[in-house]
Amino acid sequence: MANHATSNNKDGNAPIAFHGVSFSYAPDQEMVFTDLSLAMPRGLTFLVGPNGIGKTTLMLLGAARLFPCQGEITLLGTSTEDFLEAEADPDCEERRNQQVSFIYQNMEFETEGSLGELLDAVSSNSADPASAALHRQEVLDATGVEPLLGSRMQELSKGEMQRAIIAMGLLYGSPVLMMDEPVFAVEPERAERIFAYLREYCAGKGVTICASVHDVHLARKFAQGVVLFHTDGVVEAGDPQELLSRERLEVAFKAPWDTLYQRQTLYRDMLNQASLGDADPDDPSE
Ligand SMILES: Nc1ncnc2c1ncn2[C@@H]1O[C@H](COP(=O)(O)OP(=O)(O)OP(=O)(O)O)[C@@H](O)[C@H]1O
Repeated sequence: MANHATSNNKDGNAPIAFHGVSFSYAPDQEMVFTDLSLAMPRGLTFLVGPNGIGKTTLMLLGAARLFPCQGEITLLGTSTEDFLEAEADPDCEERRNQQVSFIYQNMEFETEGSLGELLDAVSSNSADPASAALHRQEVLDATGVEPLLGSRMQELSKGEMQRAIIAMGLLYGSPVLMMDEPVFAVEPERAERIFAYLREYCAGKGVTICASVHDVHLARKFAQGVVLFHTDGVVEAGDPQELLSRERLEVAFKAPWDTLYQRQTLYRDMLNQASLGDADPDDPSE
């Protein structure tokens, strides 16, 4: 798939910038991006686009979990090449994580400890422990995990787990945070509360959060910036009001408006099925 960014993607001070980036997962595989140049907007940015178009890959590249085959990515002004050794070198990994955290769609924890203990450990390893202590209560309130602090991670439902992981990410306190479908199993009112807080958190702390979502309603309500992926390979970054207009979304998805909403619901159900098997998709008491 050849992706070519459009001209509104330039910002010399962008928190993350892609400069002529090409990437494929293996030499014999199709390119996910070809010569992509893009400036990630500041604040809470939603990545919106069809399935399999490259949203996760873009976040993994920006978070120095993957590296370009060609071109360069700058993260807070520094090339992600500085973190090439992160997988092999724990110091390098920690330096990278203190710059950028990544919340995966499915994360597993082997610890026998409680969520409360885990959050304490995350806060004390934080890039900024004083700030983590200051924000702890509001993070617990926004994510609604306070009643779960005594639970072991294995005991949490998928929706509870997603809320717990968001709390961890916020308490760890990296200046850039990538979230891959962070609320697909979370009940809608709680998901809105979380995004309202993430928006405030970004504005208050000057943090950049990128989240891939299939829920255009959430993006329209909370996004401060948008990266819109078109079916034909164009990737454009910019203002939510412009990029999330009905007309622009219909062009990007090559689909009429009504079917976009049906697709979102189907995709959310599919993610839940894939991650839960037969388990309850979320705690109904949320
Ligand atoms: N680990 C991998 N190895 C090989 N190909 C991959 C890998 N991960 C993703 N891909 C391919 O890269 C392309 C982009 O995938 P990506 O997961 O980034 O899309 P996405 O927009 O996040 O999709 P979705 O909305 O379904 O989560 C797809 O063609 C996918 O099949």
